[in-house]
Amino acid sequence: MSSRPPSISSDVRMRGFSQRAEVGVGLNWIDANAQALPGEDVSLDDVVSRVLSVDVSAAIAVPEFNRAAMDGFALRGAETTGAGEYNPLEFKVVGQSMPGRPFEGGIAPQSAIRIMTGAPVPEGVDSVVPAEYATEQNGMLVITRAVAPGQHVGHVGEDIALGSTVLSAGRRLRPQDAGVAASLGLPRLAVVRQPRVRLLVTGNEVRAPGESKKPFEIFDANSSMLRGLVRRDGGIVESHVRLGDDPSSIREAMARPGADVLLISGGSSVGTEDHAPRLLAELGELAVHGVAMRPSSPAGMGRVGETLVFLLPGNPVSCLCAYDFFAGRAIRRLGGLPAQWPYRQTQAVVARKIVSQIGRVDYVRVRLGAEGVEPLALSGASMLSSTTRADGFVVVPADSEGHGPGSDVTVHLYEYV
Ligand SMILES: Nc1nc2c(c(=O)[nH]1)N[C@H]1C(S)=C(S)[C@@H](COP(=O)(O)OP(=O)(O)OC[C@H]3O[C@@H](n4cnc5c(N)ncnc54)[C@H](O)[C@@H]3O)O[C@H]1N2
Ligand code: MOO
Repeated sequence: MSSRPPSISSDVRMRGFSQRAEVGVGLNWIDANAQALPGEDVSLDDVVSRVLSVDVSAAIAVPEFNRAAMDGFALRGAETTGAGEYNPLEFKVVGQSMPGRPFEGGIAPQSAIRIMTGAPVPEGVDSVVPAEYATEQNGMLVITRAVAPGQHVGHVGEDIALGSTVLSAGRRLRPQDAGVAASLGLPRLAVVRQPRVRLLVTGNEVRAPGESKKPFEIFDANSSMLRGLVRRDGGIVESHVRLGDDPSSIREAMARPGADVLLISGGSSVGTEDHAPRLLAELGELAVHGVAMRPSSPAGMGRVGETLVFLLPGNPVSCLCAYDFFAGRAIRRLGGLPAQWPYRQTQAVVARKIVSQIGRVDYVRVRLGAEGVEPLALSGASMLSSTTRADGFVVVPADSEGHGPGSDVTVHLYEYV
């Protein structure tokens, strides 16, 4: 615990914000303070969606041996020249090669071996005549089609060359990436550690859904939403508590080690029970408190030791917006993911004016109708259904008064890329 007294700016209770930081100040603070976490070795069975922390190069070639690409007979392609329906050619069958059980021995001229797809093609022969053009009887093979040398044979390293870089650091691993690593014989991969995120949900009035509540209490909308957002951004919920508005419980939960990121829902503003900003200033650093944006103007951020802390306003839309602008970016960066929003974007024409105020960034929930983009009429920061009725949102920059009908805007769809 720091002995530093709270500065004037850290205790805004019942005083209000004298000034608010620009959104860019918050984003810059995050970019300076959230770097990719170190790597950890993870079983191949669990690497999909994780971010690779070092390049993977091939210590073996795939395939490691020339292998048949068809079921049939391996022979010398040059000896099949001229074979056809009206010119069947004969070979002596001297053995067979099966997957994992190669033919061992010499193969004299005019000889062939029976071979199955994936089986090693022995020394001396170089092509495979597919079974469709071959008949075997009493140890003799008759073929009715010529094959060029090398035909129907998969060659050493044609899938993955020895020593080549197969997957690069920073890649979010796909199921087929795990398969490729497995084909190189790698049981584990080094991936960026997932940020551990602690959710502290404040508010004496807040009850878990399913619990009984008194008439003036409310159900907790932010917890489930934040859990989903954290998972979307590659974080792990380290712990999650609803702890009312008692400052000593909040302080204890903030000071406990074990999390890379702390998300504190509620108590971010200037009310008498809004303790989080002051506690953050006391325990560590309150870097930003109050942002020139709407909603989420009481949002804040800072750190306690190595833990990055985000103050998310209690109003659910503000909570979502502050998470998306700030906390989500930090979690994605810590986890090695791209910083930008994972929302699909589309360009569209404004049908009804989107109003904003110069000097603040506006997060405007919109619908995409047949006529174009329309801001939602009912869209207060406490109305979370505005974000489920909306198709997406438009961000109006601080230097703009909004967008008139007919102008082109970028809509961030509430749909993940
Ligand atoms: N005098 C001022 N008052 C307020 C200001 C201001 O600048 N001056 N800012 C307003 C804005 S904007 C917001 S947003 C809120 C944010 O306040 P807090 O972060 O302190 O949040 P609370 O007071 O705890 O809660 C606000 C609101 O949200 C409800 N809530 C809280 N937690 C949850 C939850 N988990 N699930 C659903 N709803 C929740 C809570 O009951 C309140 O109704 O401050 C304004 N005031
Ligand atoms: O921004 Mo508050 O963030 O409007 O409800």
